[in-house]
Amino acid sequence: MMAVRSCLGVKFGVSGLLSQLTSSTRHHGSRPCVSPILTPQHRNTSSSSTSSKVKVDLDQNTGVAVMHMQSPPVNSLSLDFITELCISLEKLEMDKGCRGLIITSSQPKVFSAGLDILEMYGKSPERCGEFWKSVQELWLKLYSSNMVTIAAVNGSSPAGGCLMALTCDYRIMADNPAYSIGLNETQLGIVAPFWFKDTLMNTIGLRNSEMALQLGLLYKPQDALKVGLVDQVVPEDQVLPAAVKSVNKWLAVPEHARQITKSMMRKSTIDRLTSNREADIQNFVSFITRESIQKSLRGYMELLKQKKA
Ligand SMILES: CCCCCCCCCCCCC/C=C/C(=O)SCCNC(=O)CCNC(=O)[C@H](O)C(C)(C)COP(=O)(O)OP(=O)(O)OC[C@H]1O[C@@H](n2cnc3c(N)ncnc32)[C@H](O)[C@@H]1OP(=O)(O)O
Repeated sequence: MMAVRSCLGVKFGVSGLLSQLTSSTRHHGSRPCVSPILTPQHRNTSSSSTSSKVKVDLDQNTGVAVMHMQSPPVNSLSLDFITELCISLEKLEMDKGCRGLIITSSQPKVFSAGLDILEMYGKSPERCGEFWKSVQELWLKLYSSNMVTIAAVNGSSPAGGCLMALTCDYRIMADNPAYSIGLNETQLGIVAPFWFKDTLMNTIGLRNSEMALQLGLLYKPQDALKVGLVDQVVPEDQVLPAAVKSVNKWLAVPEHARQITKSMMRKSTIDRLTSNREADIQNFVSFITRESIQKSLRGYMELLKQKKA
């Protein structure tokens, strides 16, 4: 797993796509979903790949993959889980037959509980650094993806879970008031780094982000819809069908034009992190290993346990 982790790199970055486009007028990046050689009756119509925490079903007729997060109990983003997600994303990004991706959860009631708190508590600075690099990697892969990406948010999605959804092109959430979504970092006594903040601001604007981040707000689905944190709220059993409908709508747009537009919209946000990755890792490590922050995290974990009892 370590070797694979160190091999991970952002192959399909926005800057790469833009520089290709400025140096040529050909349709680079265009990814037709039907092979010119194989007729439909000769093609496999779907393929499935499963690692221990990520299951991907790719429909080769439509070019749409559904990625199911299945890391019990709550899809918290540990280093191992993030590594599996990055490997799956990289495979899909390189697969010319995949043009759209729906991300959802196989765990009941939770999309993702965000970063695994145990990865940030009582760990060595080296391990914290490795963990944070993987978080950066996952964000970069998702935010710079050439695929149409849809978050099918079928449960609660705090902090890093919300960030994952925010990296997608479109978010659909289950209409269940027991679920919530938002960047609640301040409630844990920690701070959402600048690229979390940028991703939120790009979605809901400056004023809403200021309130959401300072107060660590978690929004119920209908409130998330009002503020623009999600794009659609549907009955729980309709989340996946609605995501399929949406992905097809996005895929109907000429691919080349859509990809360039996405790149233009996201490039400056991505560049800010790519040009500051090492400093961002150092900031994270020195912040998270402070005794006062460790104390806050311990208190928060105790609160989570008490809530259960
Ligand atoms: C100068 C300074 C500059 C600043 C520099 C900044 C540097 C950067 C600073 C740091 C930035 C960090 C950014 C962090 C992002 C994050 O994502 S932090 C994680 C936040 N997550 C949460 O707050 C979610 C907490 N969990 C919940 O609210 C609930 O669990 C749930 C998701 C709503 C599900 O509820 P329910 O179904 O009732 O399950 P539970 O019983 O609560 O949980 C089941 C078990 O899972 C454990 N768990 C839950 N969440 C997490 C998690 N995130 N990590 C690890 N473990 C988790 C929970 O404790 C239960 O465990 P058991 O009791 O052992 O069963």
